Amino acid sequence: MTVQPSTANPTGQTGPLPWEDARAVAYAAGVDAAAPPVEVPLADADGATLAYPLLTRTDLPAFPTSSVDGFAVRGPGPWRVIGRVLAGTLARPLAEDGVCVEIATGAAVPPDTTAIVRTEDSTREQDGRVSGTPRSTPEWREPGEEARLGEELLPAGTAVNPAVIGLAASCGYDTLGVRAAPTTAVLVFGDELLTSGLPGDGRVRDSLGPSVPAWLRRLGAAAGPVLGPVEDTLEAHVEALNRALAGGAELICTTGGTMSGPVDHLHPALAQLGAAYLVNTVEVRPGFPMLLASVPRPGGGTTLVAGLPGNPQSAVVALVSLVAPAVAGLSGRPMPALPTIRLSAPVGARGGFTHLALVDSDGVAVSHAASSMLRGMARAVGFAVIPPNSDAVAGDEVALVPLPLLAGERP
Ligand SMILES: Nc1nc2c(c(=O)[nH]1)N[C@H]1C(S)=C(S)[C@@H](COP(=O)(O)OP(=O)(O)OC[C@H]3O[C@@H](n4cnc5c(N)ncnc54)[C@H](O)[C@@H]3O)O[C@H]1N2
Ligand code: MOO
Repeated sequence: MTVQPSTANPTGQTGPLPWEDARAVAYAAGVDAAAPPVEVPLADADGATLAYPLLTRTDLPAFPTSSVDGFAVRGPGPWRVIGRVLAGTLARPLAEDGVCVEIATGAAVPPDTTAIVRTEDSTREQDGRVSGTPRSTPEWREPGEEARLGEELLPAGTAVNPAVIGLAASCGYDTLGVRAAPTTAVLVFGDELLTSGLPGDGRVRDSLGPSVPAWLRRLGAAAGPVLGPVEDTLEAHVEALNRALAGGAELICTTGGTMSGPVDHLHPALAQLGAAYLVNTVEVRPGFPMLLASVPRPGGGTTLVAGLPGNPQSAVVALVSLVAPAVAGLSGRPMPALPTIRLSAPVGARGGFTHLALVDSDGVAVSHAASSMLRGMARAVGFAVIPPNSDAVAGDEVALVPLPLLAGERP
């Protein structure tokens, strides 16, 4: 890791990091702070991450397996039926030519079988013997056809989804060594925030407390408690951070208070807790005041604190810019790769800053996308990455930071 954090000390402000460097620092911080792997029952591994490569523990299939219902025969027909082998049982070898056993799909093929004749391709002779013609391709699966003993099926860092759970079960795993989804807490700062009712009279609804945990889940973290709105005093900020630390959260997301206004207490609170900055502002618009710090956790370990700016869209920019890579690192997953999108309308640069511009699926910047607004985001697929000092024009293919939406949620 060649990228250096912005500063090692919350009291010593240094300059903002370029956006790509900030992502890299956040990922490396997650890797460094990752909890050790745990062994969990297979069915509980959904959403976790493989801590080790998934290796086969037998040949797959583990025994020659009939792929049809029919008759396992030996030699030329017709064949005398000497028994039946069902899935889950073992059959004795076929001792001589001219004999067969009835066989079910999934049953172990008896040793010395020369062919399997499907039920629908077979007839019964008057004397009870079976005749028929086997098809030209074998009707059973050979051991190792799917995978050989000891073969690597998936690398460490793979997200455990239902397909992975099913595959591990078919390999004979009872438990999996995984990195669990990182635990989180959300602290909402701001005396102006309402948690119910209509905005007005100088008060706005807290739009981040209810939505940040849902974003965190979609980024692969385990959503924890939401504390707040926390009173706009330094003591209340320190107390709330201490509470989240004591709760064991591996990642704390705070919202608001990242600037230096009269009631912006995040920086002094971090200083009081002995935090070390990893990222302290980023050359990106919106979202410039975002930060990432590490704080020692009582009882051991390191908690990462992501300071999301208070403007609601800027908070989401910080989630996809810093929190997504940090969660990937904490989980043992690779750095999230960025797909690209072809713009079908121009998007202006934001001076020397990287511009993360909300775009729809056609590659058009959405309207109502000021940093204080969420209306545009609800119609967007993600943020087009417009590099510093270079306007993008229609037809340009640019990196896209997708909003972490589930299948079916993409507008
Ligand atoms: N003098 C300067 N002032 C500001 C600058 C600057 O460069 N110089 N940058 C602006 C930018 S950019 C942002 S982003 C904000 C970030 O400020 P804070 O993180 O300190 O956020 P607050 O001041 O607490 O709130 C800003 C804004 O967002 C609203 N807010 C806060 N929390 C929530 C919430 N949970 N739900 C809905 N809305 C929320 C808050 O009411 C304010 O309107 O600073 C600029 N200022
Ligand atoms: O960076 Mo601010 O987040 O432009 O609103």
